[in-house]
Amino acid sequence: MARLVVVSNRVAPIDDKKASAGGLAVGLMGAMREAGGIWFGWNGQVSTTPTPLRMQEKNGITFATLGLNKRDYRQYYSGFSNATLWPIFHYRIDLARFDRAEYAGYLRVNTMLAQQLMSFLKPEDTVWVHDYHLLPFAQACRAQGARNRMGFFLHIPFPAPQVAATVPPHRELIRTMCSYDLVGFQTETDRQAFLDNLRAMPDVTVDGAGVVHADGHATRTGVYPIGVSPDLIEEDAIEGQEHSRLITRNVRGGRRKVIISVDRLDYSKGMVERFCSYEALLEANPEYRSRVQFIQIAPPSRSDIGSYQQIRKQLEAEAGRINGKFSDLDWMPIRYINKSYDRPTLMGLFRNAAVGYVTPLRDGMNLVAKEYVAAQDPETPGVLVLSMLAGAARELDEGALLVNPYDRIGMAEALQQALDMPLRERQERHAAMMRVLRVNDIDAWRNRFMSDLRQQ
Ligand SMILES: O=P(O)(O)OC[C@H]1O[C@H](O[C@H]2O[C@H](CO)[C@@H](O)[C@H](O)[C@H]2O)[C@H](O)[C@@H](O)[C@@H]1O
Ligand SMILES: O=c1ccn([C@@H]2O[C@H](COP(=O)(O)OP(=O)(O)O)[C@@H](O)[C@H]2O)c(=O)[nH]1
Repeated sequence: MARLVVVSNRVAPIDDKKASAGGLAVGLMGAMREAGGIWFGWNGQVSTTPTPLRMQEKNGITFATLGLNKRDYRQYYSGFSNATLWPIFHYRIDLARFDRAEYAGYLRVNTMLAQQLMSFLKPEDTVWVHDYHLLPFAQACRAQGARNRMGFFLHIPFPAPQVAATVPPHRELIRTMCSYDLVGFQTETDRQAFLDNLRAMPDVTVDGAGVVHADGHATRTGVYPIGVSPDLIEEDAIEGQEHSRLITRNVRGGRRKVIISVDRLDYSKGMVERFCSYEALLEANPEYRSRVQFIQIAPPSRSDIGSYQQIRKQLEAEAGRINGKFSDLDWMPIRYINKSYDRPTLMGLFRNAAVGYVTPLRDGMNLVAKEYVAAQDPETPGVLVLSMLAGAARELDEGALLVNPYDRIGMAEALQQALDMPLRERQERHAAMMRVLRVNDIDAWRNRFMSDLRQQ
């Protein structure tokens, strides 16, 4: 039987109840829990000396991980991946920088990771590579003789050609993706943007089915929105509910309704605009003051990059300003928390919250939106207020209140609608979203991608 070898920069902590604070790790852990296989990638450690590949088994998954040295971490992870590709792929050209040495480091680490993979790869293994850190990974493996079936899934948006063009080596980089047999995206918009980029290249053709032909090789493309495991989330939510109640001391139906947001501390998540929309709600509706509690959990992320340090300062200032403006002796409008929580605590918090407030400026998918819905009690569900610019909006549009994350007043109005929504409407909206979450769950995501990849 062919083994499944998953490759991603971030590998989940081996203890799957631990906080991951990143959707890729959470999603892949869910996908691999059922299927098993080998999960190869960075162990999250930065070391001064080279760390050898380490294999560890847990629950049918073999974790094959290694550390990065300081230069690789700086150039490949903090540099080209997260200070060039991440902002540009999220349409934040203003926050991007390009540095040739970092790009060289990115290519070097891809080659190094490919070498490491080749040390244990068998010819019949199927390889599934994830995300923007590894765009040229298949080409690096092919150069070292790999003939395996190789698929790639992009977790973040793919930029339109005019935006992609702001990455100086965009042509060569996007061209390297033609070494994969299948390339998958979260949404059709992302897939079309990828194909539009390739259509502009002279030595590449794209046929009517979205198959890319280059150098005698065919690369298929598809849309595979990542999902969650509704049953496991419900279990965690029930387990964590009491604990979460104690933390917030806000029982549903009690004095204060909770509005909850959970995001890595990232400028793409739209937290400043979100804080200001909450301010607009309190400004326009004094009767809500002290009757609602907004909790923003925002574990720090990629803290050595300047744009992340800036957004952190900005959020501290905004939270302080808004709290100063509206706080009373027994009420502080925003609880702004910079730490991560384990999954039962988080899912319990979701279950206790009247509103899930998820308003990224742009997001590949946003699993928090799906988790919030799956964590609700179907009898008394809360309401999801969701950015129309998150990938999740494509699937949850029937039940969520969709907002434009740049429209503060519109967001405040949606919050008000959510807080006042009658029970029957909440139940109907929740049921509509649950139907989608059950069909497009994490197993469906993995099975559809793997079956397309193996079929070729
Ligand atoms: O690994 P980090 O640098 O700490 O960042 C965490 C992850 O962030 C991004 O997650 C994306 O994947 C999610 C699941 O598909 C999706 O819901 C979300 O919209 C994306 O932003 C990133 O793409 C991952 O590589 C990171 O591991
Ligand atoms: O304290 C935290 C904060 C977040 N998460 C998880 O991290 C993931 C975030 O994924 P999402 O797709 O929303 O965004 P990303 O961070 O990947 O861009 C979700 O599964 C969250 O439940 C967590 O386990 N603990």
